[in-house]
Amino acid sequence: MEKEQDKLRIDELQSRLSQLAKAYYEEDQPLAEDHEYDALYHELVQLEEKYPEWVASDSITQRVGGDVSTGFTKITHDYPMLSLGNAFNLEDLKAFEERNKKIITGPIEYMCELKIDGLAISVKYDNGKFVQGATRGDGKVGEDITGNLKMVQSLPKTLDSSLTMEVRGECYMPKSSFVKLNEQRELDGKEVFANPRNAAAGSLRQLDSKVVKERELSAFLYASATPKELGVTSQSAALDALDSLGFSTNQERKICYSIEEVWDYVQEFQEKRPTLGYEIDGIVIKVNNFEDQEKIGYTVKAPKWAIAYKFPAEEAET
Ligand SMILES: NC(=O)c1cc2c(N)ncc(C(N)=O)c2s1
Repeated sequence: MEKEQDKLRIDELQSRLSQLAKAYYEEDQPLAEDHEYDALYHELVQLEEKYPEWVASDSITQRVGGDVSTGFTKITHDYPMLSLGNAFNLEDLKAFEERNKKIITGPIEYMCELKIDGLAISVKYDNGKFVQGATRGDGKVGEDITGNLKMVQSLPKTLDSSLTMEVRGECYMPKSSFVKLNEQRELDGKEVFANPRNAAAGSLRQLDSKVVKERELSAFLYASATPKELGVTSQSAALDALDSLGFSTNQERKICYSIEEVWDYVQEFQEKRPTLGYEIDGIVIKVNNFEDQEKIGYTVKAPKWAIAYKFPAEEAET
């Protein structure tokens, strides 16, 4: 009896995994989260080990790179791509300032930048040439999406200098491209994407970079993984240096000299959000001076000298 049940389960897993893989690769519309796919895949591998005589030659476990979530080779970041602590109100921002004031004597400059609702990326240049692009992944290990990021027009293929460096930023789909893409998907009878972030994620997961080219993705860069290369001593100067190297940085940034000024900037962009050509989900506030950043330091997961103010979830459009 158990054998029959296992046989049925193997057939069920086979067809479900094939359906998920097809939706993921051919229709670029993931029907399940990677972890769900991986769990089903793992269950099938175990059942096939129990009944090797039932391993179908076209089983998804027999395909090269059969595991959907690893269509790309893995890249270990030279420097971890950290996350950010969150703030949800002025009180949280004041607490952030109080923690900084315990360490930094004298005035503190805050670099305020729009928090782009896209995917974090790392881009490496060797002697001024674009050589590698990767996703954040889990912060330590990402996926090599070099071919896809080369299709992002706003990422320069060569720099105006022979610098060897790694820059980080956010890849996103402009609102206008998102509307156009979903209109086309409707016409093609395909599922539409829920939001520009999902559309950007689905596009960067494409194994065929020609598809990425059509998706009109863009990017804002906001840091060098090795700021020493830029020869600057603050975040604001780093962004200006990235500008002069030909990178696209977000021009709405502002240096603020108090948390009250930061709060005004937060309110300003909560108002302006619908008028922007791209989605944002908050504001990133960083202590501007690099020496101050080093004094304040890091937790295991995130810098203590930065915080992400998250906008309240937008009311559903009535
Ligand atoms: N996770 C992170 O560290 C960041 C995430 C983001 C984001 N989504 N948009 C903009 C910035 C920025 N300008 O620093 C950062 S930093």
